[in-house]
Amino acid sequence: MPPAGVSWQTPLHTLWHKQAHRLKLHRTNSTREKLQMHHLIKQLPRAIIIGVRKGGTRALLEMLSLHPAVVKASQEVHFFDNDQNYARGIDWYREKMPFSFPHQITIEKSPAYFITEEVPERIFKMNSSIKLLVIVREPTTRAVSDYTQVLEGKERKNKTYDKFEELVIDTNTCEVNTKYKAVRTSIYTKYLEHWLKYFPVEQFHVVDGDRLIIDPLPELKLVEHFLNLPSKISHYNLYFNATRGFFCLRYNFIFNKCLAGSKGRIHPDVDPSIKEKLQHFFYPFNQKFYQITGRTFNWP
Ligand SMILES: Nc1ncnc2c1ncn2[C@@H]1O[C@H](COP(=O)(O)OS(=O)(=O)O)[C@@H](OP(=O)(O)O)[C@H]1O
Repeated sequence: MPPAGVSWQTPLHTLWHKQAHRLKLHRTNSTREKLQMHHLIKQLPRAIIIGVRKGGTRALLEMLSLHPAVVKASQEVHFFDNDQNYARGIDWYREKMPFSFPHQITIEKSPAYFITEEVPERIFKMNSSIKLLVIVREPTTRAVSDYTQVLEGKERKNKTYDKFEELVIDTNTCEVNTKYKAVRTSIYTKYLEHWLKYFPVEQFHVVDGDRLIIDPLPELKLVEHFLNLPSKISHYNLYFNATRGFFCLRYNFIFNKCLAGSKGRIHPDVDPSIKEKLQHFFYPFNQKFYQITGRTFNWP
């Protein structure tokens, strides 16, 4: 019989992580040697989910890691966007990666990469042929999601925070406030154009974050294809959890996992006229984004 918590369907690499963790062997050099003997190594990512914040980056990473050839960095590493981390060097970054077999692809996600100016050049210096995943949502919804996260943080600290409507509109001009970060981050084309100074458009794959919420499998199939992976993630790996209101993950017939409660917050109601104003504002940027990426969305 397999040990408790483990089934025969558990991928081999998961078993190795569990075993190494249980024995705390990962702390010793000899473990590294042992793992290397079994061809387990730490590899730099061959694909990165570079953003966008609140686009569904966590769900995408977790869902992709259902694939037997994908291994994920569990935490956001913030190597390329954080000067202090970047100064620690590439070996520090590699060390943050999980053990994997040579044929597997390591993926990490740090949504701040997409909007941080220095990041494209730094990633290019590491690997100019890396694959880049960008998951986007309808820009106004993403901005509200971004706001909701900050609002929750303020409320936790018993602090007050302006209403969304007050932040997105410049009180002097009555126009959309482009200084507000939640607005700026949703101007996807602005950031993408900067990335395109370093990488050809073929190295990016745009994921529809709104569709990943309601019907994830077709989006995951597109990503598998982009990563040149055989199609392995199936509807057996995903099930809709009515209580949670989202798709959750099924690793095998024993392990099920939904994302943390911080994913899928209830958004505050937004004044429809403000919503419309924002949608009108984002419209030309969206058109440009569709034109560049070749992926069109039905955003208003
Ligand atoms: N399966 C599943 N379960 C839970 N949540 C899901 C799922 N798929 C996508 N999402 C959406 O992911 C949104 C959070 O996006 P990110 O993970 O990119 O957020 S973050 O930038 O890392 O904070 C989060 O946004 P909000 O709903 O606004 O909270 C979710 O709607």
